[in-house]
Amino acid sequence: MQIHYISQENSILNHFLGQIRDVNVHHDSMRFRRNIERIGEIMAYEMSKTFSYAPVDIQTPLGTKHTTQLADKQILCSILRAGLPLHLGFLNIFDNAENGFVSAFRHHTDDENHFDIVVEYQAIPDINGKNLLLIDPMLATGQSMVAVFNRLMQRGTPKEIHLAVVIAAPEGIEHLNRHLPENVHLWVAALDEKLNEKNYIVPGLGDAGDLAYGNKL
Ligand SMILES: O=P(O)(O)OC[C@H]1O[C@H](OP(=O)(O)OP(=O)(O)O)[C@H](O)[C@@H]1O
Ligand SMILES: O=c1cc[nH]c(=O)[nH]1
Ligand SMILES: [Mg+2]
Repeated sequence: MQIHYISQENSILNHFLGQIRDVNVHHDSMRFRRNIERIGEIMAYEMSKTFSYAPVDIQTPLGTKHTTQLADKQILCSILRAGLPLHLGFLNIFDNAENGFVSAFRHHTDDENHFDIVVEYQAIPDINGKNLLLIDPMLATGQSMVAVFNRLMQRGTPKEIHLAVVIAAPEGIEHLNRHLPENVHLWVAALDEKLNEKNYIVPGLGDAGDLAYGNKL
């Protein structure tokens, strides 16, 4: 797996990352969602630098400009719920992309610290030969990402596979390194310290799905 860290230098990205973590700011759910969306826009721009472009002549009112345009077809696929605002940010940039949605949630069994990942709802277009962007803001244990990845791979063979996460724990990256192929790209906006005993990212931000859309039962 090839890992791309995108917040190593000072930029407005760090400002947005600070706000989604900040207990004095992040309970404003509209601001939380919009900040995740803005981070998605920045990540999409960074990712776009690695895609393929084809020459094109653009007719202006005054002449012709020889330039390039995006040649690859993108599929944006996000993991519900927390993936939705990040998905929207990517879609603001790759506005011609096709879109897929998959649900994954932690199903706690007897012990509240142990869980299985349940993948249920899936609405996915044909992924063959296209760039698949798998989008989820939080990479904690990495189990949701691997479960959804395996489900998607049953549907075809993309040209390139890019995973986009906002905050990653080292344990999650390790899990992906063990279970995903070499040619997968992982894009990370912030690498955090560790997981706590409930498998939440520390310092992280808390529960991204709840901050974006409210508590669930
Ligand atoms: O790396 P993992 O240990 O699998 O955890 C990460 C998952 O947890 C979050 O979703 P969550 O299960 O909280 O669902 P939600 O988006 O509905 O809140 C997050 O959006 C990931 O999908
Ligand atoms: O820290 C975490 C881990 C999983 N899901 C979240 O929303 N946050
Ligand atoms: Mg959640």
